[in-house]
Amino acid sequence: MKAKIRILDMFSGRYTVLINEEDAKEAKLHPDDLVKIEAGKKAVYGSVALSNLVEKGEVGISRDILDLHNFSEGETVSVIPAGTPESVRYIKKKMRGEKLRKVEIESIVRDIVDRKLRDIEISSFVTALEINGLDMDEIAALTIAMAETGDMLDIDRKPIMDVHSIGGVPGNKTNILVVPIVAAAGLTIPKTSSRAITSAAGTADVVEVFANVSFSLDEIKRIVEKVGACLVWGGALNLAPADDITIKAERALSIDPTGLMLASIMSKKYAMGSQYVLIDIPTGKGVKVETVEEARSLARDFIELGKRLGQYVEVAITYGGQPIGHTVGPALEAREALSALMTGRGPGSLIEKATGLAGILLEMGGVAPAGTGKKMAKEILESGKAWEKMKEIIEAQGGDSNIKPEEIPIGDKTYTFTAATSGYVTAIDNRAITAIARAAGAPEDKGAGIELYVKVGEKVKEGDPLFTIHAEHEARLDQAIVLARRTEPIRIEGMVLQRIGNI
Ligand SMILES: O=P(O)(O)OC[C@H]1O[C@H](OP(=O)(O)O)[C@H](O)[C@@H]1O
Ligand SMILES: Nc1ncnc2[nH]cnc12
Repeated sequence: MKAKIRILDMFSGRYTVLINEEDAKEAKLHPDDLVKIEAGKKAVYGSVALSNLVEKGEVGISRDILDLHNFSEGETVSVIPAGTPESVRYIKKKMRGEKLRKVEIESIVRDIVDRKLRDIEISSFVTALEINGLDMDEIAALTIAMAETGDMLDIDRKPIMDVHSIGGVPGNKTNILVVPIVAAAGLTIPKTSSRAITSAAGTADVVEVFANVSFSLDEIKRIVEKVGACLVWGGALNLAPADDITIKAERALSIDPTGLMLASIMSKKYAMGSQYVLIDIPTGKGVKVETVEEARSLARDFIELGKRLGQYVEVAITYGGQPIGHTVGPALEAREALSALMTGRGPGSLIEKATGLAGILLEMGGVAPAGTGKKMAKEILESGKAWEKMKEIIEAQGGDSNIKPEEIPIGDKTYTFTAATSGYVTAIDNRAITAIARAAGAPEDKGAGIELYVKVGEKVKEGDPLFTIHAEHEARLDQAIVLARRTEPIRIEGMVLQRIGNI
């Protein structure tokens, strides 16, 4: 059918196409049918919704469709029923646990990017990957298809360094320190991050507290050519765009299937032109990888995938058995990261991890002799050079480089949990900490999160504060308190853990 475009002041996140009920009846269109909207060379796909908010002969499109193609108000378009895409068959094949061929993977990725696959089909794909996994041939095909369906960045500098954490550990603001340390040593490091996937704050959510993170490729090129680094959100770019679409489904389900994680991380690195990549695999109870054996096997996969893409990859298996530093949630983490950069001091776990990772990159990039990288990274941090570089990055990304970390607003609705008995902190439950911070509103509410006063191994007395929940809204705080009471996120025990009598 032919219709005139009406642009709706609505952002559905689902590419909604509103059709007048009478028109829909004549054209045999039903709610949620996939349709193609075409005008000349422009074509987009969207899901039908029926409404008399649009007149007969009109087709309403949500504003998110305009991000793909610039249709104008009143423009005449064809609305064509699109049927079920071929790639749905391949998703079902993976659901049955069968291996996918390269062309089948390419077809799925193409249809994700073209929005021919809707959220429900994309979630099914992600779930099928979580259950049945991918082998290395499939992962390599997925990575290349994801990169090649988007743009590529071409920065005229060498070497291009990069770092990426597989995430999962709460409070992981580490790369906000790593990037300026490495750039202060003269290396180029254009870092893209995702927003939170399973955690309460992805690196992009944290950086967004004090600088812009959404830039075009040209802007990133200018920033990196000027200051040697950036800390931006990968999702704002058309770099491996399927990655950001699948991340949406992963976030909703709070899962990060290993094969997809490898492909989505490495496709972005490939598209950014990164030549030397350091992957951080936090390992421990309650994170994505629980044992060192699993971490080693994943490390081999990253290195093998890097080889297939022509990249030199190293992996750091890091301690992820409890949160990094003392804060969880975007604004609280921004305070902690900036203050560590500013003073050169901070929680041991954060400083150790950041200088350890930065040190490896300094050695990989050839600016520190083997075995001296960490020491050099520490000197750069403690001398204030990393903070000077960070100020340049903040300024280049439109933030205020005179920022005072302690003035960053945090949620003012608070509740502090105290120790019910004296003893030692024997465990901090990563999953519970993340769930509580998310219940409090993180990452969407930037000020929401958790401030931790104790770490594993520390001695506490009855009544000592253990952690404070911050929220921006009372209702969110209440939800987080209920969850915290149910989950016991910090375990305190005496030195005698159990007494067992005659059995
Ligand atoms: O912890 P969750 O949310 O699962 O993982 C997502 C986080 O992990 C990675 O961190 P980085 O950008 O390498 O610092 C991603 O970019 C993102 O910030
Ligand atoms: N699936 C993913 N995509 C991008 N970055 C990630 N970091 C951790 N998991 C990721």
